[in-house]
Amino acid sequence: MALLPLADAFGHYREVVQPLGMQRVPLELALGAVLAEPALARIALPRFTQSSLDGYAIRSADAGRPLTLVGSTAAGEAASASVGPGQAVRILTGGMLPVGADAVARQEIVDRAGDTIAIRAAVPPGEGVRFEGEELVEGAVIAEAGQRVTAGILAAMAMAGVDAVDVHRRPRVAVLVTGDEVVKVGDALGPAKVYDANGPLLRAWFVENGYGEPVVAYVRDDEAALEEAMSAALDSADLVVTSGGVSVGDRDYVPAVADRLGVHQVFWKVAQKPGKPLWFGTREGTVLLGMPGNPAAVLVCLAVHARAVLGHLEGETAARPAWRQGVLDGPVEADSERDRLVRMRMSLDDGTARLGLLPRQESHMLSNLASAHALVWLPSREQAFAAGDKVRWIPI
Ligand SMILES: Nc1nc2c(c(=O)[nH]1)N[C@H]1C(S)=C(S)[C@@H](COP(=O)(O)OP(=O)(O)OC[C@H]3O[C@@H](n4cnc5c(N)ncnc54)[C@H](O)[C@@H]3O)O[C@H]1N2
Ligand code: MOO
Repeated sequence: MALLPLADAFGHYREVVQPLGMQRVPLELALGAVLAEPALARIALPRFTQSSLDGYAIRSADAGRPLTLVGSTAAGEAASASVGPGQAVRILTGGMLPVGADAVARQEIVDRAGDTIAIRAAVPPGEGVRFEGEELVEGAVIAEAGQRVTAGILAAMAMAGVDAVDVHRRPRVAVLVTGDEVVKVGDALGPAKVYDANGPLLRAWFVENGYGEPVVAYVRDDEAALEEAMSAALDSADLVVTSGGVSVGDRDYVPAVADRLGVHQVFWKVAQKPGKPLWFGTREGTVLLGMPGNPAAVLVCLAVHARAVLGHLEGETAARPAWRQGVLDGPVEADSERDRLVRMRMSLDDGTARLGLLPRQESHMLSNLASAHALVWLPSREQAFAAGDKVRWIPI
């Protein structure tokens, strides 16, 4: 069967994966979710005209003459005194600007003796003042539908009085780790067995990316057992990820079982290295990604494919993964049939991301990850890549 070009996979995800429904959540539960409706400011910001400095609220035209202090105000206090000609009010940062004042003289340019102050420099109108509504008017858009809520966006919404938002429901994720040879680390490792990398990798990746704990199950290389586990996973999750059993071996049951359970295959086998046997299909909105067993293939399928699928499941506007541009710092072999996804070191050189090849790239190897910053996409071609070639990469 012909391999699907990697670039074509993204088009399939865009076409087939539908965003999950909308739900209104209190602001504190919105972190990491994607907005389904724009978030609008409920109040103007600043809400009232205020001082940006510790100093003295004055009439700017009065700056050249001695002024009499007639009161004081601080953040959180309603301004009591007003400022008339020849008068000033002591004011602290964030304090409401008193009626009559149009500027604040910072205290570093002020000499004070008792209730009299002298200002040593000119103070133009508006100096030291944050005006009501200068940042946002009431109803202004703080974040658009399709944006993922970060800590900063969440805080910006809180500042503008947004206490609940409409977001796409977070995907429920189920993971099936297949393979008779797989043993959990810490358990006795019999002959011909391997410690499980994919269970920890898949679990940690979803947690690290804000999806919470996936449901993880371990399945023997047994068709009936896989059918039972996959059926339960499909019934309870929005995204089901399997590892192993998806190639052409005698015990590679994932494609047949998925088909039997009514999952519609969209593609199987992508022209990528690692991760070639990747299988993708859907059943009534639930996505199944059948990832190969080799751990580096799982890593690549998560960073590239699960990332893209999740972006669509959550209604994210920005294309995922978000490829960046960089430059190779040395020659790298190309693959004539498959795009390579290569773990590399990244350093910034005068603003340019320079990408350096790491050893131990095979699909059964993960031990270079402690030195890796980037996953670099090298399209399939005959001739090797050279130092200075421009490439796309994502952080890993
Ligand atoms: N005749 C062919 N053989 C293979 C092909 C092919 O096209 N023709 N493709 C190769 C490629 S590429 C890959 S990738 C693998 C993928 O095979 P499967 O998805 O069926 O995966 P398994 O055979 O179950 O396992 C592959 C490999 O990974 C180890 N593994 C599995 N699970 C774990 C785990 N949880 N933790 C650590 N390691 C795991 C497993 O022991 C195998 O060594 O197929 C090639 N073969
Ligand atoms: O596609 Mo496999 O993951 O290269 O070894």
